[in-house]
Amino acid sequence: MTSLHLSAKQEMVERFLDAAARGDLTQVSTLLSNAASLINETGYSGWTALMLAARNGHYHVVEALLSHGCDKFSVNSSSHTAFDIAKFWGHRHISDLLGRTDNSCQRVLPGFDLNQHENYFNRETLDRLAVKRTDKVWLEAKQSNPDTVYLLFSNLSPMVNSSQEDDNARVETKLCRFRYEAVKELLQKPATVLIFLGVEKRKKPSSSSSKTEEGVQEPPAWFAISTNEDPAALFKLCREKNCSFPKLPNRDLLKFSEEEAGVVAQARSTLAWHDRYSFCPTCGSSTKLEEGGYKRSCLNSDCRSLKGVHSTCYPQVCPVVIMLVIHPDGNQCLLGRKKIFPAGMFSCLAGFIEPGEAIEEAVRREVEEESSVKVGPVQYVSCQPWPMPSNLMIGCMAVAISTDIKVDENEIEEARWFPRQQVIDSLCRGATVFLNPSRMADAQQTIKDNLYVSV
Ligand SMILES: NC(=O)C1=CN([C@@H]2O[C@H](COP(=O)(O)OP(=O)(O)OC[C@H]3O[C@@H](n4cnc5c(N)ncnc54)[C@H](OP(=O)(O)O)[C@@H]3O)[C@@H](O)[C@H]2O)C=CC1
Ligand SMILES: [Mg+2]
Ligand SMILES: [Mg+2]
Ligand SMILES: [Mg+2]
Ligand SMILES: [Zn+2]
Repeated sequence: MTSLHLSAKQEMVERFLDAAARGDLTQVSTLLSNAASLINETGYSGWTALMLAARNGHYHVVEALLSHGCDKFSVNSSSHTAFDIAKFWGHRHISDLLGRTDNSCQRVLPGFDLNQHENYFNRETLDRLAVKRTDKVWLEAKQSNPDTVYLLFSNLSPMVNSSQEDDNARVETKLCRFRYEAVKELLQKPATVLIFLGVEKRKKPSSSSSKTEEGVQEPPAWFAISTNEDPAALFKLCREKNCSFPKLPNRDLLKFSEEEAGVVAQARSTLAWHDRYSFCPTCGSSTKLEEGGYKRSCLNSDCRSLKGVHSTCYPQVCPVVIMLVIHPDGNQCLLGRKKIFPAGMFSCLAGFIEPGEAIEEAVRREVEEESSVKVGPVQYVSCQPWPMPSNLMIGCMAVAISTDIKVDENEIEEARWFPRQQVIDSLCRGATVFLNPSRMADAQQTIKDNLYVSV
């Protein structure tokens, strides 16, 4: 191809990207009918036409590009998809469109809502690569690899760097990341617990990725270290200032970016399990750490925990139901407040699932126990890992079949039926009728999904 050809093509790509960014549907369609190959072309920083249209809120252009078969999963140089971009810029109608699952899946599961709900703590930025947990040689090589990222935990808190982000005094919390050289002495200490978290999910390998013997580039691996060393000594390992180990998990763990929150959830819950299960729960003997930190086996060879299904050897997760109960009139929902909630805060009712209990039954039992309200149909909505220390919050919607409220005062201070509009005003328009649960909690997502969207 001559340089003239190249520049003509480049000019066409630029016109196409510009039309998508401006929302000029006619020009986008004309250019595509002349040159279909434009569809996935990229411009500055790897942005496609779909990303530009998503960024600027041009729904019809996004729709047209999708109907022409563009690649909605491609990422720009910051590893963001068009979906991420639409979500970040608050174009919810576009992120819903981009998040919609293909029709072929809808044909297999007709009648199902296949949209993935993304909650805080849900985003998996690492590929856990469980298959490598038993490969000791590979794990050891990764540990000393200069690209490998280490996170430091003390008392189940990650070391973070907090900076004042803007004039509104919004504090942004970032995980402190360490390299092997900084932590190699810590790794030798007997009390150190090391967990392999996975490798970075990356479609396009970067120049920083290490090469295997065959020359294939591998993305960096991530590990979490739990240590009981003096925090003051640990801060010296970090090049950044303003480092700390936050003390209030329910508040401080909700200040990360969505990318980092998912990693924190994985690491903290696994470390919390090590912290609480240092000895064998069956016979009390010492245990040994295996499989990249995902298994603790009893050292007593006669122990029952080593026979049959030895589930105590693996990290435990506690399932919790959290439910938005709708009044039979369809226009009110049941919210309650615990004594420990800040003044004025109401939330969905929640409770631990008991052994041998189905999700629907747990919803009915917990609602009746806490409020005396009887519940009929129950539907699963979405879930959220909640690493305080290792719950899985299972968000449901339920329809009440009785309405009189009598609270169990041991668990709930007050419960009330709230009109739909009052909840919507509070959640979405900043009205100060009552406080809501944290915007990061599944409770808020469940309320929003089921009240706001269906108005
Ligand atoms: N809107 C909400 O309410 C939200 C709740 N959560 C989380 O959901 C979880 C459950 O909600 P909650 O209302 O407290 O649950 P429950 O309504 O089941 O009540 C909890 C009480 O039951 C006992 N209990 C029974 N089984 C367990 C178990 N497996 N683990 C721990 N305690 C158990 C404990 O009593 P005792 O302590 O006396 O032993 C505990 O205080 C909590 O961890 C909470 O942090 C998260 C986000 C929002
Ligand atoms: Mg409860
Ligand atoms: Mg309860
Ligand atoms: Mg309970
Ligand atoms: Zn044992």
